[in-house]
Amino acid sequence: MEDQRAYARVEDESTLIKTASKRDHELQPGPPCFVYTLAFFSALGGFLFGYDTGVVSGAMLLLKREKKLSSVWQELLVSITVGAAAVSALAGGFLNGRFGRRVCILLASFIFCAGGIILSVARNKEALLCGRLTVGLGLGIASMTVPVYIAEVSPPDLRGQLVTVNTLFITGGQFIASVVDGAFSYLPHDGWRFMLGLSVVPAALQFLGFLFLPESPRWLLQKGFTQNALLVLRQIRGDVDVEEEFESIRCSIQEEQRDVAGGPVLWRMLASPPARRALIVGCGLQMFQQLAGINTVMYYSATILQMSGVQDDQMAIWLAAGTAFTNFLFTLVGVWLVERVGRRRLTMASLLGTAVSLMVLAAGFLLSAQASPPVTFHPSNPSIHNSTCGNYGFCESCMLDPDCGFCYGLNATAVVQSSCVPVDPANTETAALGRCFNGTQKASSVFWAYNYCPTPYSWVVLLGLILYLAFFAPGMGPMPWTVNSEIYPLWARSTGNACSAGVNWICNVLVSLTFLHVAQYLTYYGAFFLYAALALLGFVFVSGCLPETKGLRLEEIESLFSRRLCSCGAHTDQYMRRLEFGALHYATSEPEGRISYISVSTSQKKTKSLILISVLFHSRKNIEHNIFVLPLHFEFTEEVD
Ligand SMILES: O[C@H]1[C@H](O)[C@@H](O)[C@H](O)[C@@H](O)[C@H]1O
Repeated sequence: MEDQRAYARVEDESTLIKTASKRDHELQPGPPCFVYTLAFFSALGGFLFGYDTGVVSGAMLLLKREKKLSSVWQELLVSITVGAAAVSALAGGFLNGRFGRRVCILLASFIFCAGGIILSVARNKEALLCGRLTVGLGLGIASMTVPVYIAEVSPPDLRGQLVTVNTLFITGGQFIASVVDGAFSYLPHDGWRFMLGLSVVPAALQFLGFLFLPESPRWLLQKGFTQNALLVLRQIRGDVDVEEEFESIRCSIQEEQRDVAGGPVLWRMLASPPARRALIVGCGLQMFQQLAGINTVMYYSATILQMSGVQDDQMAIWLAAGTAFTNFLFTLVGVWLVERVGRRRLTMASLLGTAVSLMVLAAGFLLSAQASPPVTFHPSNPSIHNSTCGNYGFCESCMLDPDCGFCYGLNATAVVQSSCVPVDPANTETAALGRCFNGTQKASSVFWAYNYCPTPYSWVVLLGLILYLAFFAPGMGPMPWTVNSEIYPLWARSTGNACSAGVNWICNVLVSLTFLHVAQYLTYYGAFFLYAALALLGFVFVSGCLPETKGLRLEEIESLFSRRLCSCGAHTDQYMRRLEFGALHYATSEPEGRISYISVSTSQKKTKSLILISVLFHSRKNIEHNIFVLPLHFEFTEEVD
């Protein structure tokens, strides 16, 4: 009903476009860099996403000491944010469709501010929980709205790059968080208040910025605010003529409003094959992003680095900042590559490289497990015999038990006098008793290893970690967000992004909550081999389902998933001369001249297979994968005049 009203408004107001055109000279076209300003202020949402998910590990180190948090509370404080983000991302679809992108970004930054303030003044763990929950609510809305907003305001040739910048801000936020963690970890008290509270600064900046920035022209047009939409589009595009773009958005909205039936959007998406296909691709990408284990690898990086011989905790925190920086640096490579090699190739190469790196990581863990030092010293303390720690014969099995750690001495290069002892539950950096207990005078040649074992193969693990980030960060890190922001038709964009962002957060929480259990059952190398297998599965999925969207207008991208025909490419004639059998009905063509979608009309039904063979044969070089990707991209229609 609302759609119909909006449609009527679009029709009524179509005359306004002409009036508005006449007033061209009255408009103050925005500077050409306006779209960069929009992208920057929106991507602050990405920065907050990265900061709030990244800062918690360092803050938790201090919190568990100062507030004597049990491991249940620690886990709760970390995962409540991700859980709340999953719920609010799903709810964000409705909010986006109803109130627009700008209002949602304002709302998210307001919530971030509130969350940051609650956290920085929290007096007890309940208040901390409330603050972390609030931050999560902001995270979910921001994570699904920002990419959509950037995609909708960007010109087609910059869209991929600008949406990818949002992920650059995510990884940048994670890096800054780790630096802040490092800096404030030296404070004797309340360092966590600064760590958690500092997010108020970018959140307030974004809120203030968005008070003055415009709504997405596509949303305005969809809601029937035609003139406003045109004004905003002109403002964003600066000197560029916007008539054609405006008309194509308007056309596409009118078609959609005519075609799409009523009912809840998700239901309509599931009932419409193209939207359903886009939803599967979008959610699948987000799922495989998380199943490839990025957050486990990032979280685990400190331990991986400890395995490489870094014993000092402070040093480990700084080296973890180095890992976050590497993630950021390689995301920058993604920003550079996305408009050059395209989304599809970038994602596929990234997944393949990620799978191989995960295998290197797993091999490193496997070699380390095989070279795992034995337990040679069994202390007589009775509390060891009351715990499970006394049962283990090797470091490998000892470290897989979350209640135990490995205490050892070093003689030249060999591990000597090693024991498996209970960990202090309140502080895993020390044993609960014995030589590795912090309270006793610790000999300089005695070391405490919690969660890892001393190994000569740590370099293989380190190599795997670096390779992993180098392959994951340019492709699988940003592309799921970028692709999701562009594959849905306007009517389904908010809901599609809400669902896929929800899937991302749900899989994020699932992978992080299950990692330790998976490692206990399958060992570390088993867990990383499992992630490698999932990344390979993701590769098969992407190669079969993801069409290239580079350089196309958002309205053209819809047709990659549908049999709706978009624009006739200039290459049609040339193509038809080769085809001979039927008439090429429509084709969408990419800017560099590749035909990416074809539809052939013929009355000779018998020749369909011949046409198909001919199309495949002649277009091997010309047609980029889509014909194979979604078989329905190839269609026959009855001959038209
Ligand atoms: O795209 C981002 C990015 O790769 C981050 O590093 C990761 O922590 C997020 O989960 C992911 O969604």
